Formats: sequence, structure tokens, C-alpha cells
Amino acid sequence: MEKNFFIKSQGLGNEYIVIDENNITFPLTEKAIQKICNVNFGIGSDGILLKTKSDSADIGLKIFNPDGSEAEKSGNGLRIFCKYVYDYKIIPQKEFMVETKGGKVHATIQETHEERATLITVDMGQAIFNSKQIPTTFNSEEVQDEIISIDNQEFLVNCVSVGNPHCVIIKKNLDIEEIKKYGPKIESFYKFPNRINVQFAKIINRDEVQLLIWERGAGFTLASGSSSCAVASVLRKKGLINRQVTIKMLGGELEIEINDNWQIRMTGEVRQICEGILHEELINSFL
Ligand SMILES: N[C@H](CCC[C@H](N)C(=O)O)C(=O)O
Repeated sequence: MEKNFFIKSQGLGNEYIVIDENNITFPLTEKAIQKICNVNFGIGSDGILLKTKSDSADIGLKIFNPDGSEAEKSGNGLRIFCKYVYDYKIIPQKEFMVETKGGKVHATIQETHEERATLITVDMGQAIFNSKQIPTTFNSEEVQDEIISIDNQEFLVNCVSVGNPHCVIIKKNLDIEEIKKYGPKIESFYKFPNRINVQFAKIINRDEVQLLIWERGAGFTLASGSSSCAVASVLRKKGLINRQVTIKMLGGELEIEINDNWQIRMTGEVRQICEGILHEELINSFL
């Protein structure tokens, strides 16, 4: 494969660039990530997926947000990466393990239609509700219906980790302007030492939830796999939804299943957008 080869794909409008750490001619620094993800000076993306070696799984994956920070988990990112691994015959089988910073996950390529979307299932690991492990600095054992106040606006928050940290706020109605105003402030609230992903969730019924998302290190995105897993876990824990639920986001929907010991299964589509070579004039702009 040519040096600095990349692909770009999207999972429900949440887009990622995939590159191979053994095939780039530059160090993937924070500045490189920010430039490549910038829509004006680079390709534009909600993040970078870096293929790495793994001693404990079939393949390794590092996940980077557009601000240069590294994420422990990404649901759409994992589905995009697994499609890439299968389509480019890096792993011949349709089931394999991927090592991420937030733990090892099992992926299954469900359906592949030439020139159409690929349906992929990822076992995303276990939801963790312990407040210290998320991490948060709340004193309570778990962060369930805790009140935080931001600019004299109070929010009832429920926090969970699915490898990466999430703050779920249940709403009667969803307002994009509201999450764009308060999302960044909640993301960086002082009780979240590693920052946090933020979701406003509206329960349609026990089988259907609508979401708006403000992602840690990425901002407002059209969809988020780990956010979908986090919201489903929180609402299931409250007994408000069934164990299988459809999560509806602006970019599309995901099927989430939560089993009795909080293991989470996520299924959804991925489509490739393009492939190409990072030009030396882009690379020289961040060296
Ligand atoms: N911004 C997230 C990672 C990407 C999550 C999202 N794109 C997904 O599909 O799960 C974080 O810093 O934890």
C-alpha cells in the first residue's frame, strides 16, 4: 500500500479517517491530528483511527479526537475500523478481536453488500456505573440523578463509562441550541477530571430513544456509538427501556442490546466515503 494511504468512512454521519501506523511517514502528533481533521486546512473529520499492532487481540486501534486527545473507545469508530480491516483484507475472517485503550472488543461483519453499506456488530464491553471508575469526583458511589449547576442552569446528570466517560441528561424535549450552549461547559465541568461526552436523551417509548450528542474533544456530532451505548445503559438501569432499544440520532439509528450483567452489543451501518494519499504539502504544514 502506498505511503500515507488513508480512507475516510462514516457511521451515521460520524466520520473518521483511517491510517496505518506502519504506513505513515510522519509522527501522528496532536498538531498533525488537528490539521488532518480540520475541514479547511486538512481533510476534515470527527477523528482519526490509527491501526496498530496488538499482542493480545487480532489487531490494535488507537482513537483520536479532532482536538488531538486520545479516546478509550468509539462505537462508530470501531465499526468503521472493522469494515476497513475486512474490506482491505487485513483480516480474512468476518469475526475478530480489536484491542482499544478502553478494552478489547469482539466485532462481527454482519452483511456486506458491494457498493452499499456494511452492517457491523460490536460487543462494546461492560457499562461501569461506579463514580470513581468513570471517572468523576462525585462522593456518591454512583452518579444517578445528581444535580450540577452551570450558569444558574441546573442539570440532572447520570454518568457511566463504556470504556470512555459519558454524562446522560434525560430531557422531555431536545434542543440543538441548548446542547451546543451547555455541552462544552458540561464536557469540562470540574467533577469530570478526564472531561466527558454529553448526551441529551428523549425517551420515545421503551424501545426507542432520541439523542443529541456533544462529544468530548469533538463537539456536536450527528451520531455516536459509545454515546448510544451509554444512554441505553443508563435508561435500562432506571428500568425506563427494554433490553433491546433503537437509538435515533440526527445521522441515523443504532440497535443497542444490554444484557443482564451490563454487557453492551451495538449494531449499525458503515459506508466508505473515499480513499487517498495524504499530500506532502499537508504533511509539511504540521511537521
Ligand atoms: N469523543 C469520544 C470518542 C468518540 C466517540 C463517538 N464518535 C462514538 O462513535 O462512540 C471520546 O472522547 O470519548
